[in-house]
Amino acid sequence: MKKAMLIINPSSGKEEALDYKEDAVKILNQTHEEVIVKLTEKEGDAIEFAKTAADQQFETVVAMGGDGTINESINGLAERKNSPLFGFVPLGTANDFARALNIPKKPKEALRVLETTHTIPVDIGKINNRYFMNVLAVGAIAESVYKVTPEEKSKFGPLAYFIEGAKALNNETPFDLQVKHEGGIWKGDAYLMLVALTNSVGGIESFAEHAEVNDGAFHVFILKELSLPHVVKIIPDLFQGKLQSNDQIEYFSSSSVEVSSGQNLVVNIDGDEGIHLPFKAEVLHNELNIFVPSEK
Ligand SMILES: Nc1ncnc2c1ncn2[C@@H]1O[C@H](COP(=O)(O)OP(=O)(O)OP(=O)(O)O)[C@@H](O)[C@H]1O
Repeated sequence: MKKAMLIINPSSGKEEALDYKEDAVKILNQTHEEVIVKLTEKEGDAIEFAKTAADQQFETVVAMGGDGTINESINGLAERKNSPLFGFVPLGTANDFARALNIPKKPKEALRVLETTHTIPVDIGKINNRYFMNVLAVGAIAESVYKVTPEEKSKFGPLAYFIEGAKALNNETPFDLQVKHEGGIWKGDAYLMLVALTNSVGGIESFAEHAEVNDGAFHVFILKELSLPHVVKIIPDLFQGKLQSNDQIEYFSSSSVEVSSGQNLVVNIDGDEGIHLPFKAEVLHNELNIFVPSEK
């Protein structure tokens, strides 16, 4: 018997997630005999729900929520035997993973993707014993995302992150960084390091324009310079998908990285506060099968 689990974070997406529950159940009932609905109440719930679904050999897990809920669901599904298929309805602010997979931003349209039963294998990142689907970030600009309030997110959308990031640029000093990757070791002073799995970072799809969701690679960007004329040049490059060739950016791709610094730094994992450096991260190639629109 095919079973599906629907994990909903009722607090996500301006608290309207539950409005889509009935439609989601109806759609999943077309292809599954049983649909179980689980509502999250706090951090960690979605991980446990997804783990249970994997243990009980559910065919499908669908998450409705922001990137936090999707990240947790993935943490419950990655590296499990016969992981269920994974689908999601993005209800957050940046929704980078949805952008990368071409999943519509409108919840009703995103739900229709689940009708098609069309899935593709997608890479997942592993950092120590945690999993991520979007990005690792190190530096004060990355830390500024914790300061964005839910009110700012509702008012400004992804721009809220830009505003806090720009504030963090003031008085920013570089940190020493060492990154071991497939092509060698990069050592130097940096203001920001991003390890992206997909093309979309901070709501900007042109960030790592050439990145594919299953190319088996991390796309590493290190910001080496931060004076005003340099920043001014970076912005158009960012929006034109040319960041990797900007002089102030060190770019390389690698299926694993080992990152350390002489300073006490914390890595941001998919927008949430993560672990202290040093860390190792690797790509789990084609780790999960995810529902996407048929044309992608
Ligand atoms: N019922 C709940 N009430 C409040 N917080 C919850 C509840 N269930 C889960 N959470 C927590 O809310 C966090 C953020 O949720 P999520 O990312 O899904 O939505 P969001 O904040 O609207 O999205 P975004 O961060 O993209 O704006 C989750 O990681 C989880 O820790």
